[in-house]
Amino acid sequence: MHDTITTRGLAVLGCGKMGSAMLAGWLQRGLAPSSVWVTDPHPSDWLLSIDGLNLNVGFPESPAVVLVAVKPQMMADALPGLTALGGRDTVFLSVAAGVPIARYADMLGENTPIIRSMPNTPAAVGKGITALVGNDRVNEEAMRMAEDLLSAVGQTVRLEHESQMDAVTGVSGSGPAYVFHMIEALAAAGAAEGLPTDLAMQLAKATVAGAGALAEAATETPAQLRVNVTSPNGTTAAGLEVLMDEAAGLPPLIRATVKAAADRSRELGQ
Ligand SMILES: NC(=O)C1=CN([C@@H]2O[C@H](COP(=O)(O)OP(=O)(O)OC[C@H]3O[C@@H](n4cnc5c(N)ncnc54)[C@H](OP(=O)(O)O)[C@@H]3O)[C@@H](O)[C@H]2O)C=CC1
Ligand SMILES: O=C(O)[C@@H]1CCC=N1
Repeated sequence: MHDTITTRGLAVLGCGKMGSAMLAGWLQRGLAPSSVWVTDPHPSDWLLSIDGLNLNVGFPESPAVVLVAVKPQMMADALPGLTALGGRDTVFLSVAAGVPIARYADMLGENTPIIRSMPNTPAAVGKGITALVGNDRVNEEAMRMAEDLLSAVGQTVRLEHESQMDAVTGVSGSGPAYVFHMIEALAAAGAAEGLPTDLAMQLAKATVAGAGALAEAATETPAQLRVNVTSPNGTTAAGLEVLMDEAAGLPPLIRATVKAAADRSRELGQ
């Protein structure tokens, strides 16, 4: 973990599902709870159980980073309390879907270093991916500090343009939910074919986890890995004929799914 974060502290505004997923990852990677200040109106039992965490006692005078992890709709209520930290070298790191950097700058002052990012909940097990983009007040050192922090809970990618963030949100921010639903659907289909529910769920989870791990580790493309499973005239070919149907299969469905999520991100930014 970056030294500046340990010495100056990490402030977390809003610690629900996403904030907790990231915090869980950081604590697992050795960040001391005493370096973290969390403000949340209804802390979970998990937060309350963390020894040494600075919970609902305000923020330090000059934290290295303020992680903003409240819902976009709560931003106008939550942020004004932090204006005293704006315009200095404290980096505001937002994970909120849709909320543009300009909106933070309006509330915190134009001189505030602001990074807009989009993580995902696999951060809780160190397998997240976070895309990030900063305003011109974020110097290379500040960007590296944020990347250092975020890379403790998974991969990081820098975006060239803030406008790419809506599509990123539709793919990797919301993406884990699509994959969890795939697990649910695969398990339900297995049960419909006669398997006990628990066994079907075990098979579905292990298959998605194993395929994901293989896709990441292999030198072959996902398309080639798919071909490797597909014996001529075999069972996979029969299944894929349904799944890959160009009119009613997965490609148009996923295209519409990602578009709906990205459109919602754009809407939240209005
Ligand atoms: N969940 C996900 O997978 C991802 C979420 N995000 C983004 O993360 C942000 C949080 O989402 P998520 O964690 O799912 O939502 P949650 O509702 O789980 O978390 C938000 C937390 O903020 C708290 N809160 C509300 N008002 C304030 C306030 N004024 N000051 C401090 N804390 C406050 C809420 O408390 P209470 O519940 O009591 O109101 C809640 O605990 C959103 O902006 C979302 O776009 C980004 C990527 C992925
Ligand atoms: O559903 C949402 O709005 C948030 C952003 C990405 C994932 N969850």
